[in-house]
Amino acid sequence: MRSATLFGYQLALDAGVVLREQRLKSRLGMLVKLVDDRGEGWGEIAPLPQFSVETPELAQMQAAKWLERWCAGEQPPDSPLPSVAFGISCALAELEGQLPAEGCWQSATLCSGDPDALFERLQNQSAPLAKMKVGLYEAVRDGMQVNLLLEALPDLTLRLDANRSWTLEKALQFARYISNELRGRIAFIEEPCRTVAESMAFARQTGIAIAWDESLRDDATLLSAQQGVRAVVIKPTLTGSIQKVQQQVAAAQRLGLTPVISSALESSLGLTQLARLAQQLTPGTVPGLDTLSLMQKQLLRHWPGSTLPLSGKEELQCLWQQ
Ligand SMILES: O=C(O)CCC(=O)C1=CC=C[C@@H](O)[C@@H]1C(=O)O
Ligand SMILES: [Mg+2]
Repeated sequence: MRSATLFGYQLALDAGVVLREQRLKSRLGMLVKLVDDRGEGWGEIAPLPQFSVETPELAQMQAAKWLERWCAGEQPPDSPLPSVAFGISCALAELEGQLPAEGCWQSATLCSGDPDALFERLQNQSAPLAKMKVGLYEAVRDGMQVNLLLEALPDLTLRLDANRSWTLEKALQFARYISNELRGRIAFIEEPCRTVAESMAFARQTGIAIAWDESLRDDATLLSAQQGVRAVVIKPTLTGSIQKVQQQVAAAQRLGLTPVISSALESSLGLTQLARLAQQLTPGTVPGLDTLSLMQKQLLRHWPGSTLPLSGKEELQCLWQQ
């Protein structure tokens, strides 16, 4: 006998979470629970505003349709909506015992605001790796800050993310403030420029490696070996089923690119599953999952070492059940 439930959740976010131009005050998402004679499996379906193509309403409708067919004994195909396909594939993988229990709990330390706060967190790490947003303020200021941080912490490696905010000229201005000998410690900068061509020109002209994030989802043919491109950021909630993620990871590895599994601001339930997936698919690469600290609570599952309070099923609203 199969049964399934779709729950809704709402989690408050820190005041400083800005996605593209929009401030996001809370994260809305869904959790799915599948039950059969093997036990239960959970997954998270949480389209990210401004990044996901699907609306939460459409995701809910499609998820309920998929669940109805599954409860009737069918094996429905993956939903074409990435967040729905991802969440359901996680729940199925848990049911089938295919997601390892152990996760990669290490993450690139995320800094979206105050570099002094980042400095303090990194000082105590042995081989610090951080991810810093750039492009929100003046390019010159970003360049000076990155240079300063790399100088102050000689073991630090940085991942940067400009979310396509610069013209080539601005991006070059940023790079001018970074000493040549420090550039190698920038593992990559995600999406420096407004266009793919400008980003590639930036990599060629500065010797700073770049990574695709949103561009890869716009155009899958970008998954190819190109000069200056080092990594691809894979956000499963925006990509699709575990199987699709697995295919992208394998394709990137064949091309010598580093696939980095990354968060789309999931709750701790989804984040712990992403850490388990990273452990399975990209062992040896630190994932980009340090987003739990943007929330005030964990949901159902505990991220090892997090001191945020854990909320239980009382936080969930039942949206659909069979
Ligand atoms: O990649 C990481 O280390 C953390 C996740 C992260 O930076 C992002 C998640 C979701 C939306 C964006 O604001 C941002 C990104 O653009 O990569
Ligand atoms: Mg990015």
